[in-house]
Amino acid sequence: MNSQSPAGSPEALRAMVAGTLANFQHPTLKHNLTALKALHHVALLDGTVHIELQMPFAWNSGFEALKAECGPELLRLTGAQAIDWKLSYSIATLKRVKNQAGINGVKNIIAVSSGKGGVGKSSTAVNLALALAAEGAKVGILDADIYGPSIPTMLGSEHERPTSPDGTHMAPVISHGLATNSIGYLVTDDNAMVWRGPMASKALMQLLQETLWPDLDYLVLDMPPGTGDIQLTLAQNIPVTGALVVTTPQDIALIDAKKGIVMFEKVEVPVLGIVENMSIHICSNCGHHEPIFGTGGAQKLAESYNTALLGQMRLHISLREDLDRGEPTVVSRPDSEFTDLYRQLAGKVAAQLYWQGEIIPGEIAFRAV
Ligand SMILES: Nc1ncnc2c1ncn2[C@@H]1O[C@H](COP(=O)(O)OP(=O)(O)OP(=O)(O)O)[C@@H](O)[C@H]1O
Repeated sequence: MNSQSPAGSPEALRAMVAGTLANFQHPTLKHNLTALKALHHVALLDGTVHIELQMPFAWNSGFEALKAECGPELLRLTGAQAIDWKLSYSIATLKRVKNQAGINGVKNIIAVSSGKGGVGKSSTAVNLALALAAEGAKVGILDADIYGPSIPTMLGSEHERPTSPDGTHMAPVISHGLATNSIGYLVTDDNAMVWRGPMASKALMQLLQETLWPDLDYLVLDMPPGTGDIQLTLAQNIPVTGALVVTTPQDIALIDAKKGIVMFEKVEVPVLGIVENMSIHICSNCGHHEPIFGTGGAQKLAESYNTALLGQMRLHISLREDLDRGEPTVVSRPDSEFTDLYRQLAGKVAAQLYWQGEIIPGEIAFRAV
């Protein structure tokens, strides 16, 4: 500790840093960082303040914002020449619907659903999963869209197959850093189409339970579109932590999104919020912004169901092209404004899951192999 420092004792330094962190505001923080007990370690050594934060949800973007906003003030207050920032994670495992036991290796399951087909649910699920990983989490994605498994194509892994190290379980396909499994790896599209409801639900439960998921903070579940029996069965039987409803701003999609929210409420799955996809079209020639499917509907829907509008994703040709060639925008254009929006969405989803949920203390996920 530098005795010349205005920070004085280690306690005074800690109080100084904690006070500054307490004033930091961010869309992901319902309570401030000090209340969250995020300040893990503070020390002043040879003119450098070492600050380590530990967060219970994925927060890389929030951390960058914190450094930019609070760094100069902390240098001034402490009289240090530099700050050595560190962020570590102890991602919380949160209570699942009906207190169900978890899936081996998986802390939290986030269901991505839509009341209606074709609104961009899978596109959102894939980019969200990659954005959660970019935000610092270990992430997997399970393609539960039995009638149109598109995740393998979107991740560029459609020619891969899960292997089975023990003849019973499946090792997931790893693609762009995500652990993934899909009915699309196992059957041809034609076979999947003729599956009846109970068979489809059973196959999905098996896919979820018999995959050797590595340790994951979040498993994104790309649900089949709609609010029928299969969706209801899945929502009831999968130990989901929270659900997202993807919609477009069109009235017809919003009506179905409403049904999605009601379905989750019925089976007591917490709805984390709504994602509005294709909210504004951006012309690839002139950059003109146009709300071709209307505006304001998702916001109103969120308000009337007392939930959050977590993000508004643009409609742009490059998003579709990136998915078609198996290189989703979040990985192929990490510095684009689209990626920025997905990362903001991921940050809010991770935070909402945490603030809305109840921590299961010290749960150890045993791996049964
Ligand atoms: N924001 C967007 N901008 C441009 N294209 C998009 C966007 N969102 C989705 N798409 C494209 O729209 C098509 C449908 O998207 P996607 O497959 O994600 O929808 P879905 O709701 O999952 O459909 P399904 O109901 O069949 O599961 C895809 O070709 C996708 O690339």
